[in-house]
Amino acid sequence: MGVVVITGTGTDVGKTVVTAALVAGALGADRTPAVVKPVQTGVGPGQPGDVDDVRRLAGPVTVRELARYPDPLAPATAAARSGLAETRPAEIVAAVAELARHHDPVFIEGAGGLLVRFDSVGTTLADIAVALAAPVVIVARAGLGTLNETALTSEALRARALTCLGVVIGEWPAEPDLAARHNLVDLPAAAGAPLLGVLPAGSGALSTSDFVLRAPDWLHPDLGGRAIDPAAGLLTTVGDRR
Ligand SMILES: Nc1ncnc2c1ncn2[C@@H]1O[C@H](COP(=O)(O)OP(=O)(O)OP(=O)(O)O)[C@@H](O)[C@H]1O
Ligand SMILES: C[C@H](N)[C@H](N)CCCCCC(=O)O
Ligand SMILES: [Mg+2]
Repeated sequence: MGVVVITGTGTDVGKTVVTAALVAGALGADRTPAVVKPVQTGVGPGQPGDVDDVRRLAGPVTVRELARYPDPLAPATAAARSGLAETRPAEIVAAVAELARHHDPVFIEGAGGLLVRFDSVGTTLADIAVALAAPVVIVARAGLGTLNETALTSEALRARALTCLGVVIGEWPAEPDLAARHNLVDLPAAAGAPLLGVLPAGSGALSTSDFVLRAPDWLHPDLGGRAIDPAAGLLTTVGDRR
C-alpha cells in the first residue's frame, strides 16, 4: 500500500476516525502501519491531538505529529498567529519517507480539506501527495452537499495527476435521509472513484476492542477491510425514489 494520503472534503468530516479504521484494518492484516499528522491545529500543549485519537481507537501504532499550533485555524494561519516556525514541506516529506522505511502503510492525515495551506508559501496537502507520489483517499460527508464537495476535491486531484483510491463516508447516520441514501450511488460518480468505506455514526466513541473488531466491516479490501461492497447493506433503503 505504501504511503496513502487521507484528505477530506473539509474539516470535521471524519478523517481521523477513518484513519483509525484504516490502521485497524492494516494491523488486522499483520501490516505495520504508521500515521503522520503533519500539522495539528486547534489543540493546546498536552491535549490529545488526532494521532492520540487514532491510538485511542485503533490501539498502539506508531504516530508522528510534526507541529502543533493552538488556534483552530488552517495551519498557515495558526502558525503565523502563534509566532512559532511554520512547517516546511521538505520536513513533512522527509518524516514520511523515514517512517516508510519501516512501516507499511504510512497514512498522512491532512488538516481540513485538500487545498488548506500549510505555510505562507501556499503549500497544501496536495503538494505533499505529489512530492511523495502518494495516492489519496477522500473522506466525505454523507448528506446533502457532499456530491459537489467531493467532485471539487476529486477534480483538484486529477488536475495534479494524483490517484484517488476512493471515497469513504466518515459518518453514516443511524437514520439516513433521502439525500444520504442516494449519495451511496451518486458519490462514486461525483468522485470518479469507488466508494470504499462507510463508517457508522458513533464509531468514534467505540472502545478500542469494539472499534478494531468492527472496522474491517466498514472498509473495502483495497483499504484493508473485508467489505466487498461497503454500501451493500445500506442500499436497500434507496428504493423509495424510483
Ligand atoms: N464515524 C464517526 N463516529 C462518531 N463520531 C464521528 C465519526 N466521524 C466523525 N465523528 C466526530 O465528528 C467530529 C469530526 O471528526 P474527525 O475529528 O475525524 O474530523 P476530521 O475530518 O479529522 O477533522 P480535522 O480537519 O480537524 O482533522 C469529531 O467530533 C468526531 O468525534
Ligand atoms: C481546527 C480544525 N479542526 C482543523 N484542524 C483545521 C481546519 C482548517 C480549515 C480551513 C478552511 O478550509 O477554511
Ligand atoms: Mg482529524
